[in-house]
Amino acid sequence: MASTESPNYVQKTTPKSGESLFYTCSLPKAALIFEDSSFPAPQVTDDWVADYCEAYAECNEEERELWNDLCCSIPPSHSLNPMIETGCKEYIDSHPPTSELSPTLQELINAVKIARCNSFTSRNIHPVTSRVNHSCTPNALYLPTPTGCSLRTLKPVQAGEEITISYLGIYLFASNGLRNSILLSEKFFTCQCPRCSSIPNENSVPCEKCHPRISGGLPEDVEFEDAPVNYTVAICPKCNDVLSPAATSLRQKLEEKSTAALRSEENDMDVIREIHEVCSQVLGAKHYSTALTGLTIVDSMCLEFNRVMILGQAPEELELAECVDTLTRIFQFAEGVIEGGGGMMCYSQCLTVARGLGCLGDEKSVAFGKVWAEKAWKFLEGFGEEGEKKVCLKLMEGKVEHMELLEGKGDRETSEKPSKKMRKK
Ligand SMILES: C[S@@+](CC[C@H](N)C(=O)[O-])C[C@H]1O[C@@H](n2cnc3c(N)ncnc32)[C@H](O)[C@@H]1O
Repeated sequence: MASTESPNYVQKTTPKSGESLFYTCSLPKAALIFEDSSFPAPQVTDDWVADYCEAYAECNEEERELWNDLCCSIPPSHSLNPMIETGCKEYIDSHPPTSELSPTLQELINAVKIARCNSFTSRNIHPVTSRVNHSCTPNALYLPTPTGCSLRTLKPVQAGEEITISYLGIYLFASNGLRNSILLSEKFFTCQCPRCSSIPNENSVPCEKCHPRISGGLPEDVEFEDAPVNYTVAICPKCNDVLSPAATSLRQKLEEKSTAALRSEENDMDVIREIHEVCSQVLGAKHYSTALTGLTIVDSMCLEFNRVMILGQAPEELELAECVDTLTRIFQFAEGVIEGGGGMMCYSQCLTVARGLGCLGDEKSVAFGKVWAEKAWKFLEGFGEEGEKKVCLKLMEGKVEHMELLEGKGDRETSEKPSKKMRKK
């Protein structure tokens, strides 16, 4: 049963999800569960098969044993397999064996398949963390460190609970359908967690009958969530109206379009802005398509604000106001999906907005900036890097000094567009 033990976790085999880690004691929020090492990190290039071959070839015997012991859930019929085999053959052809330690073709194929199922940020493999299963309501957070990674609790946990993290990056906030299509295509399993078997609300839309559209769109107060709204995917809980086939088809098309735009490498901001506008008019602010397209827009605005602030200037006031508006809705959406999710999803954007408002310099903006810093602090207090925390604390005191602020700029997880994040756990 247990093969690895420490004060905080124990490894057990479970019928539904194989090897799994469980808490052995109760822990408060943000407690360190364990620190883990990394196997040599492969280079991060598009040629990931060759990268993993290189990383495996560089491992010592003990590391290879740990690597080979990890699970491989790619089904034999999966379309990735021929590609992995070809890549490994190419690697062997360009790196002919030089000693007994040189890996064989079969060894490399196996190692790359395992890596595909177990790799973390920067494509590292961590021997203990690779035993942690995914949940769409995770209770732990994976944090990369210079030598490996650490796991911390996202909320208070009890002894006997399973340790779970999210493999989904920003798509943790997507619908049941999208989350599972990503997990299936990229991690080769269908999630068995409680959120996946409950009725989702993040892809629900305002009921057509309770909230009639005005010439195709929602009234502004519904679009922007000021009014109380009844949500439905199929049947409205209040008026029992059934979502019409036309509305269902429109919802699906918009979801598909927004997902394609978000996951496209091109990251065309004009297209994303257009889709975001339609999503917010038709699906409302509580739909994940509206929230994720909104986050991409906010991200690109924050990037620009940071550029301006590096030069010691304040961001353009109107643009900052637009960014604050969108970020407010995104934060509310994320909190509605997962408790504490606002900070997880967009703490670095909250920090940029706080800094931008502070830079405007007038009393009202500085005070508003403090409020945004406090939002970021709720997450950073437990999980932030020292530099980020220092900056955040200063902003909470209303202090804004351009150069000092730059020291702690740490756009970790959420500064990337969602498509890139998905390659991480
Ligand atoms: C990184 S490994 C986690 C440890 C793994 N259970 C093991 O036996 O070593 C990822 C694999 O665990 C399984 N898994 C993780 N989370 C799961 C979940 N929520 N539901 C079902 N299977 C899951 C899947 O087979 C997945 O490919």
